[in-house]
Amino acid sequence: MTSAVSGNSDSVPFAGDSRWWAAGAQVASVARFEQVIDALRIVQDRVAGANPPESELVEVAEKLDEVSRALAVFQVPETKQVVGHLDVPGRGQSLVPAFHVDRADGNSVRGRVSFSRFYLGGGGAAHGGAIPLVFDEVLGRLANVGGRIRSRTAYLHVNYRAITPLDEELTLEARFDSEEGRKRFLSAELRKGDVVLADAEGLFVALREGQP
Ligand SMILES: CCCCCCCCCCCCCCCC(=O)SCCNC(=O)CCNC(=O)[C@H](O)C(C)(C)COP(=O)(O)OP(=O)(O)OC[C@H]1O[C@@H](n2cnc3c(N)ncnc32)[C@H](O)[C@@H]1OP(=O)(O)O
Repeated sequence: MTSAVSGNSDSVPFAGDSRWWAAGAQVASVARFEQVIDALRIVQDRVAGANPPESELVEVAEKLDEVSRALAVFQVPETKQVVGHLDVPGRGQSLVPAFHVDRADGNSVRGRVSFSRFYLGGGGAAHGGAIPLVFDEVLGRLANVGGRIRSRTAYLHVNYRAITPLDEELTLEARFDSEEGRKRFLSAELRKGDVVLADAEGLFVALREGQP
């Protein structure tokens, strides 16, 4: 039996995690797909942190090759894709650290995020590109919830105030600041306790009809 990946409930801000996606795609089992993504995230972390002997590397490469061959026959077009559309924290998208929503309405959201080994930049700090990924994800979603016409990021300005440690629970708070015609201005902070690690300000432009 298959089930819908997510409903079309854009008006429910951050419900579950990503229900405002009008996916329409079906998935055999949301729980099983989530299990696959969780395992993939762990593989990403283990590969990033590993330095095994050659014999082990040969075996690991063969196993990974086996997994990719198993999935090759099930490739689908974007309209039927599951990754990015799952109604679970992180949307099943292993590129972006999962954002766990604690509180949300149409104009603000607060939640938790953690950068695992996969997101290491250097010197124990998260990669400088991983932080905008999370800001774009959260601000992009907030810009589009509440039945608003879909928008795309026009710019995202990030200030790095202090290094972002790995494997620690951090809080992220974002808000919809203002709107001028098609332009939506949003901002956010990433914190460890009371310390601001990074903040961001983004412009999201509502798409015109037919605009990709
Ligand atoms: C389909 C929906 C997707 C999302 C729904 C579901 C998402 C599910 C999940 C996930 C969460 C992740 C969400 C991430 C969201 C992305 O990351 S989207 C991907 C990254 N962004 C892009 O690829 C955007 C590429 N750029 C573009 O497509 C176009 O440049 C834009 C942004 C749509 C704007 O173009 P346009 O519609 O032709 O607008 P344009 O008339 O040039 O400008 C309108 C106004 O904005 C101003 N403006 C435009 N760009 C700028 C700028 N860079 N600086 C200053 N002002 C600007 C203009 O000056 C103008 O101002 P006014 O004259 O009206 O005062």
